[in-house]
Amino acid sequence: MFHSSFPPFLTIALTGTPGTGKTQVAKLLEAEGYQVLHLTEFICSCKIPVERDDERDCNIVDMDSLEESFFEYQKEKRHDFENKIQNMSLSDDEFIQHTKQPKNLPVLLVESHLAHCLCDLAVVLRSHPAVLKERLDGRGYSEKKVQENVLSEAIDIILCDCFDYCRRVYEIDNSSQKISDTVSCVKELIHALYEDEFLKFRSFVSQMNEKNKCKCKSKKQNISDSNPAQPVVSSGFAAKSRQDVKNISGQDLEDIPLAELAGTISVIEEEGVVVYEGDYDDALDETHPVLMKYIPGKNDWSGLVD
Ligand SMILES: Nc1ncnc2c1ncn2[C@@H]1O[C@H](COP(=O)(O)OP(=O)(O)OP(=O)(O)O)[C@@H](O)[C@H]1O
Repeated sequence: MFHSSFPPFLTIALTGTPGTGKTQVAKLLEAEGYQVLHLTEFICSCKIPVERDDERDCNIVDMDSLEESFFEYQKEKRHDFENKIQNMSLSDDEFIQHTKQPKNLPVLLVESHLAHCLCDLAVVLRSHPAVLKERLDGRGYSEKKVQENVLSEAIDIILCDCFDYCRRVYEIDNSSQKISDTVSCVKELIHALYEDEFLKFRSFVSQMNEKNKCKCKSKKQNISDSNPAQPVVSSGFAAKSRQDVKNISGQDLEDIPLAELAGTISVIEEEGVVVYEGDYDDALDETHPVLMKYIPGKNDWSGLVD
């Protein structure tokens, strides 16, 4: 299924070793109006198959089944968002301003130590092993379970996993922070990240428009020069469908597949994940995942674009 969607809707993993604070932080963000998915609750409500591992005192989730349900959910959320903004006519600056309100931020924050397997952006909460041990001891876990988690935190298991799944990875060390500080950090980070992805996407869309002007012209030779084909995505974020293209260009482009209309670049929903395909001059390509230690107010976001 082809799906040109602009502005972007992001899913960001809030991940980390058990005890690093994902649930508490996510709940506080949710109370402020951010969109949060608690994956453990989702697994129960969707009846995702889970096997019990008694020896390790944990549950093993059927990841294929989880992915399928999650991608459906993600798709619904994205469509809700698209419906909401469909009739808004905002400039880029006005749109960014609009997203400053937590409920308007087009981000779904997915909270779980498995979340990074489902998202391509990740915020990893980190805690010093000694701090983590204290928190987990307080939960009444067995010594073996506490040790396993503390060791996993000490050797960066989740962080390393994030590099396998995500294109951008951010760490927040909350060992000596108050929980309210961690919440502020995550907020600052996800807004900045959204803005950065938006601008990146905007430049990608401009490139796409340039290419589409040529592509549409050569495809529809019967379109007269006095009424040339218009860009698929106009300034602002008007065109999301073939009908939109028709409205903008006044041309009936019904016989051109949307994938081709989108020109040499297609934004494809593939198993729920948005992927960017085609000859787009590496506009959205990042060859290596980016890891940043997040320092509130100190990060230079311009460095993230290249
Ligand atoms: N700066 C902080 N950030 C986050 N949590 C903190 C912080 N300081 C103390 N905590 C406490 O650490 C505990 C973390 O527990 P929480 O259930 O949120 O972790 P979790 O990562 O969601 O674990 P699990 O994966 O087992 O659900 C909470 O009791 C929280 O109040």
